[in-house]
Amino acid sequence: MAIELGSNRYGKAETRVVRVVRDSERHEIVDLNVSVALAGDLDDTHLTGANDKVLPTDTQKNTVFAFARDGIESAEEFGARLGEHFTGSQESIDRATVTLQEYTWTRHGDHTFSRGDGGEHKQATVVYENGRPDVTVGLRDLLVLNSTDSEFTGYIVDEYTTLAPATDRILATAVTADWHFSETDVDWNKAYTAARTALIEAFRDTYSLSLQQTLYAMGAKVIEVLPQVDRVTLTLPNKHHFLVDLEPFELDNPGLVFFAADRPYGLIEGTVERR
Ligand SMILES: O=c1[nH]c(=O)c2[nH]c(=O)[nH]c2[nH]1
Repeated sequence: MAIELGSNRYGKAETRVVRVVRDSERHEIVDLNVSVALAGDLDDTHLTGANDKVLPTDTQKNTVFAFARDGIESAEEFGARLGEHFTGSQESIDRATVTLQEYTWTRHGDHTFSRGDGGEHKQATVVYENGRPDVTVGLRDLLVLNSTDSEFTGYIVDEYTTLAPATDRILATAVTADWHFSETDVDWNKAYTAARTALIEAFRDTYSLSLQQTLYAMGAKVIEVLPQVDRVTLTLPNKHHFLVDLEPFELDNPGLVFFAADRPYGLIEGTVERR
């Protein structure tokens, strides 16, 4: 039988590392979930079981903690440093993909913080190969809602269409966005704040004729404000809010009471690119 090994990678997923900065009474915390995936000359471990080219995932996890001791300037910088280390120190490793989810804690004092579980977070992905990092940064689960300035009309009507045109609806979504950097000479923390602000401001300032149109406006604004970004990929679930029919109760409903539906939902996806 003709069978061969296809693409493969391996690594330690989801190392949870919290770094405290305690240079003064006012502490800072960086809270990361770091996943490492290594690829390279790794056929033997799959085909013969020889592990001489395998850096254990346990070692990868230890490296994450050891590198955190030096400080974490940003998720992007930390990912690049780890990627450079794994590819630079091991002959068998050509490519390291480091994915870092970063959770934000709200300050309540010099050393007191709170964080809601789950919810919005940053995600940076650093692919280190050929001696340089390729960096994509994004966010997950940024919930935004406009209570007006959204329409959806003029669509195809066929024999299965029941949707009524909406000239004033709620537009809500949970933003997944990833923006790719064409260079790495970047102030990462500043760039993240600028991109997040751009997404929210474009959502706010676009009078929406569709979520597709809003998606384009959001991606375009990130490209406008960050000269080092060459493409933005967005995934926007349309979190439908249906106007409730209150007529059975002899009540009108001029855009006041909505049913926030859970599923199914429209899913609008697209990439906006710098030409
Ligand atoms: O913004 C929207 N885009 C669609 O493609 C669509 N389809 C739908 O039923 N509602 C909406 N809303």
